[in-house]
Amino acid sequence: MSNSPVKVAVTGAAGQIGYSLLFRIASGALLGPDTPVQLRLLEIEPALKALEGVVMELDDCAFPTLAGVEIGSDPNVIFDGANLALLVGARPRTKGMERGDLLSANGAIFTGQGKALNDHAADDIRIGVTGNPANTNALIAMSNAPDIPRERFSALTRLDHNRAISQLATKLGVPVTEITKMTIWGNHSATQYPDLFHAEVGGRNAAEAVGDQEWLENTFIPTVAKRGAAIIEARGASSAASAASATIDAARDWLKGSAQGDWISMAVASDGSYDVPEGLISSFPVTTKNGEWEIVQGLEIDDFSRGKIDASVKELQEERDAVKDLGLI
Ligand SMILES: NC(=O)C1=CN([C@@H]2O[C@H](COP(=O)(O)OP(=O)(O)OC[C@H]3O[C@@H](n4cnc5c(N)ncnc54)[C@H](O)[C@@H]3O)[C@@H](O)[C@H]2O)C=CC1
Ligand SMILES: O=C([O-])CC(=O)C(=O)O
Repeated sequence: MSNSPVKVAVTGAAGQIGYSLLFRIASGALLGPDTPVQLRLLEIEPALKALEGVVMELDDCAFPTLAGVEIGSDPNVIFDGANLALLVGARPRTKGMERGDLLSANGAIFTGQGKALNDHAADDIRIGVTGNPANTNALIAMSNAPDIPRERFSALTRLDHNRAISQLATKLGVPVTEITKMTIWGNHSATQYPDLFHAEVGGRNAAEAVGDQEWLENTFIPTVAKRGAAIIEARGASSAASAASATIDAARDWLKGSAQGDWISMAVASDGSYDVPEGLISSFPVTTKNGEWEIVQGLEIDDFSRGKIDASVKELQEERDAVKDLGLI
């Protein structure tokens, strides 16, 4: 391990997701066993004491890949020199709330953090937003960081992607490794569209392998789209370990590349592909290589899929208009 440490900033580090995420990053799950990591952890002032406890636990793990931890409440300090920023810190929703309800509560966090990233992060910064409403928070951060190329921002729909793979694998009684080319389109919300028409199971079209449009429409799509709410209902708190795991999957694939012959779902700034208005942070099928992503082109979109994608994109436009009205972008 001779390389210099990669600086990974994590916000909301004393929260539920942070408690799972930090230990996995520190153990090498994100960048591998040969890359040392320096963690730079941002929290609000009242949570710094709890965060000190988490750092004590990180120390106690004696992870060979952990090359240091810095904590603080000033994003200008914590984002200094960061190569990767995972923006998790935001209030989670509770029973009965939709993600849109979080717009005003959480949106303001991302203006300040966008500016701080703009002014202090390393030139190769990549920014992944997990905190909800993730797509629009990423849009806010991106809009407040004019010097950072737009391609460096993404929002997390990998958890939805993983949920869709798991549901499909269970339905067909196959291992998750058989499933490729899953796509989540649109918003990380109940309007998202998990698409089985381009997914494959052992190389065969997934919708055909299922052969049950009723299940696809009335069980699969709502189960995936409303899984977050189901977890809140069951656990009494929003998903955390699975969200941390998906945050790692997304960042790892972004930096290290998606698997040959497969693609992943990432919410990224639209270039107008698939008639998603330019600049909206919407989820697409993408391939990744060396920290760059590319939207998979040329997929045929039938009327059913078009309607679902349009509905989710409409919600994203409404969220964008709402944060514009709040003066956040
Ligand atoms: N995109 C996705 O797939 C998922 C997103 N989420 C979202 O992730 C976010 C975090 O969830 P949890 O860890 O469960 O919440 P949590 O409430 O346990 O932790 C959030 C932490 O963020 C901190 N925080 C608040 N404002 C901050 C700021 N300005 N700077 C830095 N830290 C700040 C809080 O002090 C708290 O420690 C929520 O918005 C939740 O809805 C959760 C699951 C999946
Ligand atoms: O549903 C929530 O509020 C948390 C979340 O984003 C998810 O689990 O997908």
